[in-house]
Amino acid sequence: MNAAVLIAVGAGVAVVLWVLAKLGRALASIVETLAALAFLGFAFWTVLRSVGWLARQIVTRWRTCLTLVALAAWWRWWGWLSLAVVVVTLALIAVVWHQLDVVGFDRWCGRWLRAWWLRWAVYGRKLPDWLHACGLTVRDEAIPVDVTVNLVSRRRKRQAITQARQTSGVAVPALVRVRSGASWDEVRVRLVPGQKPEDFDDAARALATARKVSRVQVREIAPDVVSLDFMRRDLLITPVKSESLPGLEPARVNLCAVYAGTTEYGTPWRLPLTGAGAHILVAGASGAGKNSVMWSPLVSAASAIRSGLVRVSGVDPKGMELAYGRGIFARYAVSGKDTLELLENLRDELEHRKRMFAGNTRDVPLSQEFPLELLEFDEIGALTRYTDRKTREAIVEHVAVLNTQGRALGVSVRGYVQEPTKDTVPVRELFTRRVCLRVTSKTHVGMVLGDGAYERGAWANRIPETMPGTGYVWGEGIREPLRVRAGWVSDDTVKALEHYVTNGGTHHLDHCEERRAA
Ligand SMILES: Nc1ncnc2c1ncn2[C@@H]1O[C@H](COP(=O)(O)OP(=O)(O)OP(=O)(O)O)[C@@H](O)[C@H]1O
Repeated sequence: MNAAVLIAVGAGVAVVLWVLAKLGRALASIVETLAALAFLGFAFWTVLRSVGWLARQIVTRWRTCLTLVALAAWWRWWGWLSLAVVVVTLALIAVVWHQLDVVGFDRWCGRWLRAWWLRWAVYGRKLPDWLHACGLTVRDEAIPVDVTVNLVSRRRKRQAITQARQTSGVAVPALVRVRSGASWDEVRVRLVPGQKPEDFDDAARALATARKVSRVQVREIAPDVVSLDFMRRDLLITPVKSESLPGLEPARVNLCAVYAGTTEYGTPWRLPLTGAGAHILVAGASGAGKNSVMWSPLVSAASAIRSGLVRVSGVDPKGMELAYGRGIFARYAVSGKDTLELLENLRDELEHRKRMFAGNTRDVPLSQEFPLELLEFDEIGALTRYTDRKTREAIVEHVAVLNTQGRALGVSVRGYVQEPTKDTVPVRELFTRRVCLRVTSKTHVGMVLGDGAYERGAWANRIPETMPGTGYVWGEGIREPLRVRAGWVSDDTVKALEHYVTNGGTHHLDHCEERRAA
């Protein structure tokens, strides 16, 4: 009996072992097949991704790819020695060129090399992280987040996180183009759905901090492309020269765009003295350099003033600044009473021109008989706020009429004020173009340049006291706040200008030079 049971159990165990062996073999071949399939799939996927990456590089970085192909071809056909000799020779030429003519080198070669390098080393690598940190990415909540972080090393972990961001439903604006100028980098990015250019305006300061620069300008290039301009170097840090006085022969002056100074891009800053945008309000704290915004265009227009094509009137409540070049001003007033008289005089001229030209022309043609009447109103707040009520109201009314009707009739008003509140300058809105120099408070920026100016980069309250004449312009014809610095006009130049426009052209500077020489 026992033997029979033992035989039965033994047979059962044998069967079970046989079945297990069969199963094991079957499972092993299944696992083998799966592993082979997984390996093949992984290899195929890697090849596909590599081809995709290569195609992307060829399209987006075609210059680099072409250079690499050219270098490889050279190496292949002519050997590494000739390649090394050519590269070293080119590098030496670049160094010598840079030493001899830094401007020419930068224009023709340096800026391309710098843009290429910055794209690879800075913007291509870091911009996605900056944009993400500044809240300029869009998360699509509908796409499941699948984050895999590899903790083997910091570098690997960083790569894993970046990869996770791309695959986890966070859309990052794409880098479109990098250009580099002498002082600015222009980095264009394509917005992703859900973003608007204003989002970048709001993040401008954060972006500046991320790039470790003092200023970022956001410009709208297309509905879905913005340019982030990073200022690497401040071109306005040193005083800007005003134009020199012309010779005795009458020189042509474009009164619609006279030189006033330099923009932050290193281009000339031009202001209209007539036509659209000629009524200018310049606001700035004491010592901000308002007078250079006044004198610099006058120096540029000297020839037109001298020939009688421009007639300048001056209101000088302090009795100091304009008095220094008193002879330049055909009409001049210091007190409230004198100012009223001067403004009435200009109103009469305005009415006279209306009678003369109404129905014949839409714009008065400027001539010696009907010159451009240019009113320089220094410290406009002193007379529109701090005089007696009757005088104040009359002055405000006259300025408002000149501002609203003057453009077509050849009358332009340029006002200067320390405190740009509505109480001080009730006609503030009637000035078609405004310049905000250094002001003491952030709220003043909006008062001068309009709502949103500060947010869009007009940081006039942060202009240092060591940079008088520097400010921002925005409004009519200027899409983004533009930082400018007026040309510096010395006392000698004011005197020379006065002499030039009053005595038939004798150049006072000669006299100054003689004096200096003595
Ligand atoms: N564009 C400029 N570049 C360099 N220095 C300047 C410039 N403009 C003005 N300055 C210097 O800054 C100082 C103040 O200039 P300015 O008198 O024009 O200031 P302001 O705004 O008119 O002040 P206030 O309202 O008190 O008269 C002056 O000493 C002048 O030399």
